[in-house]
Formats: sequence, structure tokens, C-alpha cells
Amino acid sequence: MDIVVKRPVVAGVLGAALLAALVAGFASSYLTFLLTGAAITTVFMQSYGLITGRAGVISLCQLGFAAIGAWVVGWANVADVPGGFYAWLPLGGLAATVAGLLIGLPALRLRGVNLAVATFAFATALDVVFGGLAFPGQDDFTFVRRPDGFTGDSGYFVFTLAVVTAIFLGLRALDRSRVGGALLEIRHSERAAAAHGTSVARGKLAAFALSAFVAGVGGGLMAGQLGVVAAGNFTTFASVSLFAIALFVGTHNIEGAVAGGLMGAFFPLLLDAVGIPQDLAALFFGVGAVQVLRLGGSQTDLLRAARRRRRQTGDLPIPAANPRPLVPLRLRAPLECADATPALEVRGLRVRFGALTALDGVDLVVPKGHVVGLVGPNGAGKSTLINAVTGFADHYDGAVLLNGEPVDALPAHRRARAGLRRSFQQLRVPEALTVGMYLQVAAGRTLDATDVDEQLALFELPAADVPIACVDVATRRLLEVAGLTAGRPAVLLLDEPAAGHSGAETELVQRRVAEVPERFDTAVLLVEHDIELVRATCDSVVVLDFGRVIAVGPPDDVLADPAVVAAYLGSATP
Ligand SMILES: Nc1ncnc2c1ncn2[C@@H]1O[C@H](COP(=O)(O)OP(=O)(O)OP(=O)(O)O)[C@@H](O)[C@H]1O
Repeated sequence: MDIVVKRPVVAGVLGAALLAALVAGFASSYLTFLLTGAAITTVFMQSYGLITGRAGVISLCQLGFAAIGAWVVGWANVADVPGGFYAWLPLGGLAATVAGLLIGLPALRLRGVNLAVATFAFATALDVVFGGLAFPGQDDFTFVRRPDGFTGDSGYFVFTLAVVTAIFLGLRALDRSRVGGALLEIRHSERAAAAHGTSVARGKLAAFALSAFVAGVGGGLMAGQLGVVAAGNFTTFASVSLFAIALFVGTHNIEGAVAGGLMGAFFPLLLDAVGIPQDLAALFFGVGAVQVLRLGGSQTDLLRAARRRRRQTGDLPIPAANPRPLVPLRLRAPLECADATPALEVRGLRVRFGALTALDGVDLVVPKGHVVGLVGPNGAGKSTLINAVTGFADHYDGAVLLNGEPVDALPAHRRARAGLRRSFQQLRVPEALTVGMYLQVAAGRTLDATDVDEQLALFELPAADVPIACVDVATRRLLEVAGLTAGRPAVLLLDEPAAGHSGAETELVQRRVAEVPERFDTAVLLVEHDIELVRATCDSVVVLDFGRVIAVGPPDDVLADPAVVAAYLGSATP
């Protein structure tokens, strides 16, 4: 039992080896055939787990990719391509990858239902193509030759299981990498991913390509199992049914992929055994998928969450590190702005939403080494300014310069990479990640274990391996700031980082924000309604009202300005 918890990879590989030995030694040929089918369906589930489970992209054409993989393996068999099945299988996967890139590229601009329709159309088109085009070997029954050493049914099951295990190991490595973390962040919030420097388009394209490769390998395995395949093995209907299973069980989790494989292979047989037509299985899968919308998660996600709740007793573990003290720790006295070099310059920024002018010619400078407060009553245009500066506004007039260079032509993720990072008013921290992985993703650079622990200790956050799902909302807000500062950007725009915090937490935010310039070499633009926090943290303050700057200067002067007080009347008085 201990090994399952402490060495899950070893336990998984041993379990697969044991299953292979049992099936090879004791299973009837019919059961072996069914289990091989289940293993191949598990490969399809792994592919759905990649594209939909991890990247959040709805794809209804995974069996189309499988068909391409199977076709190429059939062709390689007929053409006697050197290397045998060991070479043909990855060749099938690669051909499917090319198709994945081709369908992925035009689909990048689409989301949700539109993307579903596009992939459905691709699947249907492939149905038509393969319907009229016989698979190689189909007409004259040229059976695909299985891999040397695994030609018997039991042997082929062992081979298939080895492929399934290898894909699981690859997916596990992906999940532990920053790329895997970025894919999960794309699923959770494309805007947050872009704000951390991730190219959402590239992430989705990579997910399409990888999932198509896996599906193509699944199709190739099917060709090896059946010897001869036909278009009927890869219909759009079957693709959609498997998608529904994947959504219902959650095949981005290993147990979900296995359960999905077993369900896809055995459930129709079960229905047949009790006299219900097999095709009705799709109906049950569809109902299961709709349940996900109602329950807010797949079955395996919900089970994992319940297990976490049961296990989580007492305080969360804390990192084994102390933050490096600042020598000397600066007690913040407002800095003079006049001579400082600008890190961020905003010139004549104008944003319109139809008839409404949300920002009307705003000029603003955030000097290097400074914390600048941006305040103003509700609706003054503060968030709109952050959106425009960081590349999240559809259109604006004016100019944004980072370290003297205009960034107006850059999309959001490239501005983030250039050193312009932001937080969001609404929390966008994905529950599916651990605290440490989020820190890596949000930093947009690889941090070593010591950096991670120090950063977590600095912000009084739980240890790196704690799942974000276990931490409260205020802690997630702090984690967001910890991640952004770990990236050491040139400029950090924080949109109400203290919202929802208790008194003690606000004090921690205050201390950490004040230290950001010195600790991380990052200038800060702080949007905050908590005027005391602004007063204690900022070197200077800019006040917006109805999209215009009405005051700029040292905090105490600006916050006592009668025009500023008047602007705030009716909301909070500064
Ligand atoms: N996407 C949008 N479409 C239309 N109007 C918008 C949009 N976003 C903001 N606005 C409007 O632009 C103005 C500025 O809004 P913004 O959210 O920037 O203000 P804010 O100062 O951040 O307010 P708060 O302090 O409440 O967050 C408001 O009148 C708002 O209703």
C-alpha cells in the first residue's frame, strides 16, 4: 500500500506488468481480445484527456486522427516499409500529428461550441473521405503484421499495455512540467495564461498535435489488433460517444483514462447482455456528460476532491525555507519621482466602449524602483487602463512604452514576456495545479526548488506540493502576487490585490508590495480601494475620475486634494 502512495510510477508499472502476466497466462482468447480493445480505447481516452481534459479544447474528431494512424500503418504494411510495426506505429502517430496541426491552425480562433462544430465538421469530412477510400489491405484482406515477439493475441495485449503505460509516463512528465501547467491554466483562463506570457494559440496547437499523435497511435494499435480496419471503426458517432465518456469520467486523470477505456469497451457489451441495443450506450454516455455540467466536474475530479477533503486535517504544510532578509529592510518613505527613469510610460491613452469614453487621454509614468498608486471611484477607468496597457483591450489610442520601447503592436502574452505583468480583479488561479506548479507557470520562467520555497515562505504560503484546491481564496490571491513577482518583471500592475483579505492579510500584502521594487527589481502600478494601503505603500499616486487624471503627486498631498475628496464623495472618502 505504501508503495502506491510513495512510488506511484513504480506501482503503476508493476501493476501493468502483473496484469500483462495474468492475461497472458490465464485469460481466454475472447477476454484477451476484449481487454486489448479496452487498452486501445484507453489510448483514445488519453488523447481526449490531453486535448479536452488538460487544454480545455472541445474536439470531436479524435477518432478521425485514429483513422489516419490506422491508414498509415495499413499502408506501411502493404508497402512493406522497413522497421516493421515498431516503426509503422510512430509513423501513424506522426501522420495524425500533421492532421492535428492542420485542423488545429484554423481552429485556433474558435472557442467552445464553435470549435466543437469545426472539429465535428472535420470528423464528418473524414467519414466521407474514408468511406469512399478503402483502407490499405481492406479489399484483399492483407492483414497488418504485428510487432515481432508480440504476434499472438496475448503477446499483442502485452504490447498494447506497454504502449498505454509509456503514454501514461509521458503524460505524467507533461503534467509535472511548466508546459503541462500552462495547458491547465489555458483551460482555466486563457486571459490569465496570456498574462503570464503563455501563447494560448501555441498551447492549444501543441495540445492538438500531441493528442492527435496519441489518437493516431491508438488507431495504429487497432489496425494491429484487427488486422484489417475499415471506415466503420472510426465513425464520427463513435468519436462523439468517446468524447462524452471522457468528459464524464475525466480522462486527464490516470484512473479516469483507465475507467473510460473499460467503459468504452465493455459498457455496450453489458447493455447487449441485458437485451438493450448497444447503440443506446451513447445515450447513457451523453447523460453522463451533461451531469458534468450539473456537478461542476468529472467523476474522477469529484472523487479526488472528496479524497482531499477527507485527508486534509489540521494546518497545511509550510515550506522549509526562510525568505532572504532585505539588508537593510527598507522602511518605505515616498521616493521623489522627478529624476527617476520611467519603467512604464502611458501617453494619451484613450479607450472607448461605443458611446462611452472610459479613458480620455490619460498620461501616466511608473518610474523604476517605485510603487505608484492608481486610485479613483468605481467606474473611473482603472481596470480599463490595466487592460489596455497589458494588451487585453481590443483597441486603444495613445502609446504604451516599457523601458522606453513602444509595446503597442505586441499581443498580451508578448507584453508579459517583455516584462509587463498584471493580476486580475477576479481571481484566476486554477485549482487543478499545485501551489509550486502555479508559481512556476505564473513566473513564466523555471524556478529551482530553493527559489520556490523562499518565495512561498516570503508570502507565508503553504508548501509547493499542496494542491491549490486545498487553499482558501485569500491565500490564492497572495499566491497570484507571489507568482507574478517571482517572474521579476520590469513592471507589475496589481488590480486590487488586497480585495477580500482580512486585516492581518492586508498588512502582509502591504509589506510585500512595498518591498517589490527592491526585492524583485520591479516597478509597481497598484490599483487599490484601500486608501490606507495606498498611503503606506506608494511613492506617488495618480487619481482617475471619469477616465481623466485629476491629480498626481505624493500620497499625502494628493489624497488631501479637495478635487480628489470631491470625486470620492458618495463612495469612500480618502
Ligand atoms: N467591456 C466593457 N464594455 C462596455 N463598457 C465597459 C467595459 N469595461 C468597462 N466599461 C465601462 O468603462 C468604465 C470604466 O470601467 P472600469 O472597470 O475600468 O472602472 P474601474 O475604475 O476599474 O472601476 P472599479 O473600481 O469598480 O473596478 C465604466 O463606466 C464601465 O462600465
